[in-house]
Amino acid sequence: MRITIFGTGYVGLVTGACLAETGNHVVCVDVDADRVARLSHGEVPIYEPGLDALVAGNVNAGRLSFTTDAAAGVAHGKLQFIAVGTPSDESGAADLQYVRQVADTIGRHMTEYRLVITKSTVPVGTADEVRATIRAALEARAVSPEFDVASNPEFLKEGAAIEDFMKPDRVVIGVDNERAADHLRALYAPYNRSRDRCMVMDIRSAELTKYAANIMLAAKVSMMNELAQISDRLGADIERVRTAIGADHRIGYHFIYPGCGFGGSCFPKDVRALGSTSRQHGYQPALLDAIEGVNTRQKRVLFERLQAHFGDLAGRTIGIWGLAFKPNTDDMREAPSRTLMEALWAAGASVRAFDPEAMGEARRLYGDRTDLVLCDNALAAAEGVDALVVVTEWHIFRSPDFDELKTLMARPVIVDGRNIYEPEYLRREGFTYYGIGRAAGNPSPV
Ligand SMILES: NC(=O)C1=CN([C@@H]2O[C@H](COP(=O)(O)OP(=O)(O)OC[C@H]3O[C@@H](n4cnc5c(N)ncnc54)[C@H](O)[C@@H]3O)[C@@H](O)[C@H]2O)C=CC1
Ligand SMILES: O=C(O)[C@H]1O[C@H](OP(=O)(O)OP(=O)(O)OC[C@H]2O[C@@H](n3ccc(=O)[nH]c3=O)[C@H](O)[C@@H]2O)[C@H](O)[C@@H](O)[C@@H]1O
Repeated sequence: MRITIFGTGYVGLVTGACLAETGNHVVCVDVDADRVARLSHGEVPIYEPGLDALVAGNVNAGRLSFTTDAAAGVAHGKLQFIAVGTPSDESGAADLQYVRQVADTIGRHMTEYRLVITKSTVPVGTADEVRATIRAALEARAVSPEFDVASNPEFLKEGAAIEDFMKPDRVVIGVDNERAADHLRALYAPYNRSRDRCMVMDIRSAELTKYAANIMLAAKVSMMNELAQISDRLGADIERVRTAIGADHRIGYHFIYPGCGFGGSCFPKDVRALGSTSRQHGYQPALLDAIEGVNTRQKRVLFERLQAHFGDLAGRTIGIWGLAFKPNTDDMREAPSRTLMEALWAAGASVRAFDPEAMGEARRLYGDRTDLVLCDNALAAAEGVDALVVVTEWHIFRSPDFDELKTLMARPVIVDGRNIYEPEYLRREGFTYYGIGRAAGNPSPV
């Protein structure tokens, strides 16, 4: 099939490369000329395992190309995907300006049938707006080619995006007629060989399904973080609690890892956006507000732990392992590391930091700060520090040489924001250890 994708971010690029891999001819359109130039030379501007090879292979095979020429993009694909960003606006609602721009562009250039598919995460009712925007642009040109609008939200996770796209748990297809459903069923057939994963439904339900999935997952994480806070105050170990409750199949082991708060480009903004939609429709979303409130507080837990340990943090140097919002990505959007570093700087402390993939992004965000040293490796980030904080649970941080670490650090204090170490072991090795919700393993719970 001929496919056009607007937006070459995490979702647009992965979608484009994966669709090209199954034989489709894909043109990706972006307004960012620099990004398009880099991609056209086979340079992938984000870190996503396996994506470089997938993009390069399909570009070389002539099935995947990149352009800033929106008109050429509209001319190319019978299927037109919208995969642009939908960030929070200042009220917390999803900012739909980029989605509207693309809809208008399609309306201004289309000359024959197009199926316009929203893959971006958008509030319920956005498909109606996309349809109205296209129709207005067509009317302005006094032409009336047929078109359909569909919702096909994306559920991939950064760090496992290709696997998630190629072997989806489900493919949600929101349509209002059979023609649109048939196109999308055919497009996804190669990813459905073992069983039919397509769930065809009305457009509004599809749009809401995306938010519902992210909110359920964010709620699980916030629930565990709240239990961790309570565990700390009661002298229990949340890790024992986690493994025990996860054994109940109704709860399960996924997404019940307590930590230093969820980040990323989606959970925080989607919780806010559904809250905003609810309020616009006269419903006070108490639980959504609580998920956000718990997370905001949790993102300060590492700083508060350091403050409780040291009192005044002015003049202290803190080592940080992990800057990305989770492992296997270079994405620092709403990352807990940022909350921690900004609080430390405000308190007069300085930071030495290392992340296996996010150093470039950290340099872009904070490169001009004199109270941040971006280190070449994990041990360098521990040199001379008053405490070492694990913010992101990258594999390489799991089994360091603790003897060497103790020699390098000015003080043997470890704050484990992801509970990757055994408190008892570290204590025996001479460290002061703090985890999340692990008061049973903490020498001086706060
Ligand atoms: N990042 C993720 O893991 C996931 C994101 N989503 C959703 O997918 C959407 C996109 O997210 P990301 O890929 O992370 O965004 P992103 O911010 O990484 O990329 C968006 C891209 O769209 C481009 N763009 C903006 N206006 C444009 C226009 N008029 N024409 C063409 N390109 C334009 C930007 O230049 C940028 O390259 C969002 O709604 C997000 O909530 C859904 C599932 C997973
Ligand atoms: O809409 C989106 O963009 C995507 O959002 C999440 O994917 P992602 O943000 O890439 O990352 P997750 O693996 O879900 O992690 C989100 C955050 O929750 C935290 N988390 C996750 C799981 C857990 O048990 N504990 C925990 O603290 C992670 O550290 C991270 O900060 C969803 O998992 C995807 O299905 C969805 O498509």
